[in-house]
Amino acid sequence: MADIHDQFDTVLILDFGSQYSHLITRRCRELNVYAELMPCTTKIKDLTFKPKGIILSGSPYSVYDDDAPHVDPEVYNLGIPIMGICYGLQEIALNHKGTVSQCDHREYGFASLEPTKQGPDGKVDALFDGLGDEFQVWMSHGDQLSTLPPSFHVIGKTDTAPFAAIAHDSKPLYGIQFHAEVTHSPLGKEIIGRFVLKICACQKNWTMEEFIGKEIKRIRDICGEKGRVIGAVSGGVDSTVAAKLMHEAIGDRFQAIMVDNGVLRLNEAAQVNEMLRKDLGVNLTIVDASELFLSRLAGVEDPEQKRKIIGNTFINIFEEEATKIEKLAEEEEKKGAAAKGRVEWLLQGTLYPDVIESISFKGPSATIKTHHNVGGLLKDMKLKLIEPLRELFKDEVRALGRLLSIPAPLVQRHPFPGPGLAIRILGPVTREQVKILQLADKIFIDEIRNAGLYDQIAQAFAVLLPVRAVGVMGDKRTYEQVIALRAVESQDFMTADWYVFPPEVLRRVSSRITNEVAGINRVTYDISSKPPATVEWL
Ligand SMILES: Nc1ncnc2c1ncn2[C@@H]1O[C@H](COP(=O)(O)OP(=O)(O)OP(=O)(O)O)[C@@H](O)[C@H]1O
Ligand SMILES: O=c1[nH]c(=O)c2[nH+]cn([C@@H]3O[C@H](COP(=O)(O)O)[C@@H](O)[C@H]3O)c2[nH]1
Ligand SMILES: NC(=O)CC[C@H](N)C(=O)O
Ligand SMILES: [Mg+2]
Repeated sequence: MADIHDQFDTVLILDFGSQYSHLITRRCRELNVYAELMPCTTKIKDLTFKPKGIILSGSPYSVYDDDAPHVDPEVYNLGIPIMGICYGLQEIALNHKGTVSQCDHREYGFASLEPTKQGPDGKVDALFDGLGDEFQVWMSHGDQLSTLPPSFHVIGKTDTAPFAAIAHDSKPLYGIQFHAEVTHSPLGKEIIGRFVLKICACQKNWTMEEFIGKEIKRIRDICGEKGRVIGAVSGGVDSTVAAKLMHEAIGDRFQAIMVDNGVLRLNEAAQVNEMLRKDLGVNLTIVDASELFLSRLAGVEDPEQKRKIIGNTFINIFEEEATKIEKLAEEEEKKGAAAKGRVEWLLQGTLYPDVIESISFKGPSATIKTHHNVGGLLKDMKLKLIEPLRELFKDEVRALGRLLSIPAPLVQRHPFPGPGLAIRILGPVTREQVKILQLADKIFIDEIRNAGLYDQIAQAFAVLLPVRAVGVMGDKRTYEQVIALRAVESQDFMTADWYVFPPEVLRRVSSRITNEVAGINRVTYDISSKPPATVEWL
C-alpha cells in the first residue's frame, strides 16, 4: 500500500519536545510541502521512507543535560539537507564538536538578525538571500553556541548571538537560533520555504486537490472490491468530511451511524439526517438512544463521570448497530441476495493534532479533561480502523470539505463536543434542563449568524448554570436559572480568548433569552481566556 510519504516529497520534523514543533510542520504544509512529525528518538533504520530533508525542532532541554534527548547520528549519513532550530542548532553544533554554553541572560523575544556576507563577492547565504540587511526574528533560549564547529561558518548574527545562524562549508547542514516557525518571525515562513523548496528541492504538490485523488485510490485499495465500512458521524466537520470521502471512494458500501444521545443541539439529529442523506448522498442510520443516555446520566453531576457514561454508552450503541448491519447482510445473503462483503472497517475522523499528541516526545501531560469521542474507545472491536484524515490539520480538513462540495455552512461549523450539552449543563442532566439550554443556545447562535459574526468566532455556545437568581417580570418576583454565554477566538483551541461582541448583539441575545426561554431570568457573558479557564465550563 502506498503510504502518504511515498506519494509526496516529505520533510521530516524531528520533535525534541518544543511547544512549537507542530508549527514547523504546519509552515511546510502551508508551503504545499508535505511534512511529518516524529519523535527525536526515531531510529533512522526504522524509517520506512526517505525524507527529502530533516528539521530538528527546539526543546525545553539543554544539550548538556544528563537526560537531554539526542538525534540518531545516522541522520548525518543520509546525505539529505538538515536544518536545526534553536535546540536543533545546538544539537547539530554539539554533534560536530562545537560548544554550547549558557547565555549571561536568557533571550526571550524579538531580535534583529543580520545575514553575514560571505566570500570575496560578499553574498549572503541562500537561506537569507534578498531578505534585507537586517530583519526581525523571535528568540527563546537560555543557551547559545559559544564556539563554531569545525567546517561550519556563520551566516547570520544578532547583537548578542554571534552564531545566530550557521551553515556547513560543503554539506547542506544549517542551524538557526531563532524560531522561524512562529509568526513573530515575520520572514520565518519564507526562510523555512528557502530550506524546503530550494535546499531540499521538495516539489510543491501538497494540495488537497492532489490529496483527494490519491486518498480515494488508497481507500479503494484498502477496502478491496467488497469490504464494507461503518462510521460514527456527528454532523461535525471532521466526521462529515471523512464520511463524504468514504462515500466518494466506495459509495453505498459505507454506512454512517449517528447516535441521538439526548444531549444534542435543537433539531440536530433531523438536520444532520437531511444534510448527510440529501445533500451529500451518504447512507445514514440515526439511532435514537436518548432515553438510555438520559437514564444513565440521571443525577450525575461530576463532569468526568458524565463524559465516561456518554463515551461508554456510545460504544454499546455503536456495537449493537454494527452487529445489526452484519446480521442483516447475512440474512439477505441467505435469501439469495448477492453476497455483500463483511463489515471489516471502522471509519474514524482522527486528525493530525490527535496523532501529534500521542507521538510527541514530551510524553503525556496532565489530564485536564478526557475528551471523549466514539471511535477512540472501541477497544475490543474486531473492526479495523480506517482514518483518512489522520495526516490533516483542521483547516486542511475544511479545505478538503470545500473541494468535496460540502456546503459552506457545514464546513465552517463550530466544533461541538461528543458529550454535547451534558457538559454544558452544570448540574444534573434532565430532559427539562436540556430543553432550556437547547432554546437558549439556538437564540445565541441565530443572533450571531444574523449579525454576520459566525465565521469570526471559533466557537460559541450557551451554558446552563445550576444557580437561581431573583428577577422581576410583569411586576412579579421571579426566582430562576442563569445562562452564561461563551464565545471564543482561537487557532487551535489550546489557547483561546473571549470574543469582543458589539454590545447591541449581546443586548439582543439577552433580551430574547429572558423573554423566550421559560425558566431563565438572567444572562451573563463569560470573559475568561484559556488559560486559566478552558473553553467548555466542564
Ligand atoms: N452524536 C454522535 N453520533 C455518532 N458519532 C458521534 C456523535 N458525536 C460524536 N461522534 C463521533 O465522535 C467523533 C469525535 O467527535 P468530535 O466532536 O471531536 O468530531 P466531529 O464532531 O466530527 O467534528 P467537530 O470537532 O467539528 O465537532 C466524531 O468524529 C464522530 O465519529
Ligand atoms: O469531542 C469532544 N469531547 C469532549 O469531551 C470535549 N471537551 C471539550 N471539547 C472541545 O475541545 C475544545 C477545547 O475545549 P476545552 O478548552 O474545554 O478543553 C473545544 O472545542 C471543546 O468544545 C471536547 N470535544
Ligand atoms: N527553544 C529552545 O529550543 C531552547 C533550547 C535550549 N533549552 C535553550 O534554552 O537554549
Ligand atoms: Mg463534534
